[in-house]
Amino acid sequence: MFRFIIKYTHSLTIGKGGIVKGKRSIGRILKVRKKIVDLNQAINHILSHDLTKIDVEMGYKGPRFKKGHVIKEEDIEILRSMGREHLTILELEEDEVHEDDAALALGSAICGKGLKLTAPSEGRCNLIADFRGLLYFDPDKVNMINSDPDWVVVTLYPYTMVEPGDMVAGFRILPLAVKRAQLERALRVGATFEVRAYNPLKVGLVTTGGEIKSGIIKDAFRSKLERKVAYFGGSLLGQNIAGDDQYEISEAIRNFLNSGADLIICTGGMSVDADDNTPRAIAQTCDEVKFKGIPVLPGSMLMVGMKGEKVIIGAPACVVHDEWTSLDLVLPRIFAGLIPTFEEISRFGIGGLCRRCSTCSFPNCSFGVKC
Ligand SMILES: Nc1nc2c(c(=O)[nH]1)N[C@H]1C(S)=C(S)[C@@H](COP(=O)(O)OP(=O)(O)OC[C@H]3O[C@@H](n4cnc5c(N)ncnc54)[C@H](O)[C@@H]3O)O[C@H]1N2
Ligand code: MOO
Repeated sequence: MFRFIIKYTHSLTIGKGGIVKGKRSIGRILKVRKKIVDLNQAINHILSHDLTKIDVEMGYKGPRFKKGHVIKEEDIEILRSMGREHLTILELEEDEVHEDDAALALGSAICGKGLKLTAPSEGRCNLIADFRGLLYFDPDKVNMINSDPDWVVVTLYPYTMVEPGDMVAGFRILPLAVKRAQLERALRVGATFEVRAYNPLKVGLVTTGGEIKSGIIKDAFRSKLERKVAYFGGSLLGQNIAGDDQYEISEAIRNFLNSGADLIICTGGMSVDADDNTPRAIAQTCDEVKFKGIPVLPGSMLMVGMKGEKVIIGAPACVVHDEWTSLDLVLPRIFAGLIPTFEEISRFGIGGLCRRCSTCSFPNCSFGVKC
């Protein structure tokens, strides 16, 4: 028995190889071959549709076997108890791959470090995070895979902070079978998803500001940064309360570099006042300023510099006032060893505006989502 199904019927003409060409979208013609077989000969064949079971006593109604299920020996008795003597099965050609096998092949190819692949069901597999970390993949490669209308790869944004057990991607093969050559094309794209674990960085805190040093204002940064650093598995080496003097600040940074800090966070003195000397002190101490100023609000005065492999951050005072700022968009990357470049952060503006919702749900909101 042959049946033709046309997907995405905006199509106008049917081209070579069963490809439907049209103005708006391209679909593939699926040639679904169905055959009725005796139950005794059904093993290893593929069900063409869901088989419903109704159990009045148990009050159950639902699919007992799903479309696409490959009949196994142990299924035969169950099918007989459901009153089945014949089954409508699907026939695959040599060059075709069943949806579940195709999902598994695609899943195995894209599942990298820090992720688990779920078993296929109804042509769908998921990638699940194994540990806390940063989701990492190349979006262009995912778009390339999705340019074939026969499957969908659907993901969280790159650089999403994930927890163990979080689903980070789901993908589904849309027809019951795809061509082997077509699947191999997708596998060759070489897309890999990973969760990058956070490194347990040792952090030195340089608190600037004459008013903090003299005690007029009580420091509020330490407890906040301690909490943020602990989330990534980092630890605070210590705090140095420097004044406003550029040389005193760079001396404090150098002392932390010499005592083994991987990351130094300087706070305050980042804007335009006469005694805002922190950026100069950082620039004087580091080898390379990655950026000074970032298109994110709040936190536009953030600065990142490098001394060898070590990172020096200048955090503006708004970080002590607002719970979530530019610092929270760059810290995950720094802890994951993915130091943001100027080119990357210059694209943070779109999505870099905090909405200041009355009930905050960061990071599950638009703030920093595409950053
Ligand atoms: N004319 C302009 N004014 C401001 C600009 C600008 O571009 N042009 N930028 C604004 C931005 S953005 C920020 S953020 C703020 C603050 O920047 P600073 O990092 O220079 O902050 P400070 O002047 O050092 O301090 C401001 C405020 O916060 C208190 N503070 C500082 N450190 C601590 C601490 N450890 N614990 C508690 N409180 C602290 C400090 O006492 C001040 O009250 O500048 C805008 N202005
Ligand atoms: O733009 Mo500032 O560094 O308030 O947030």
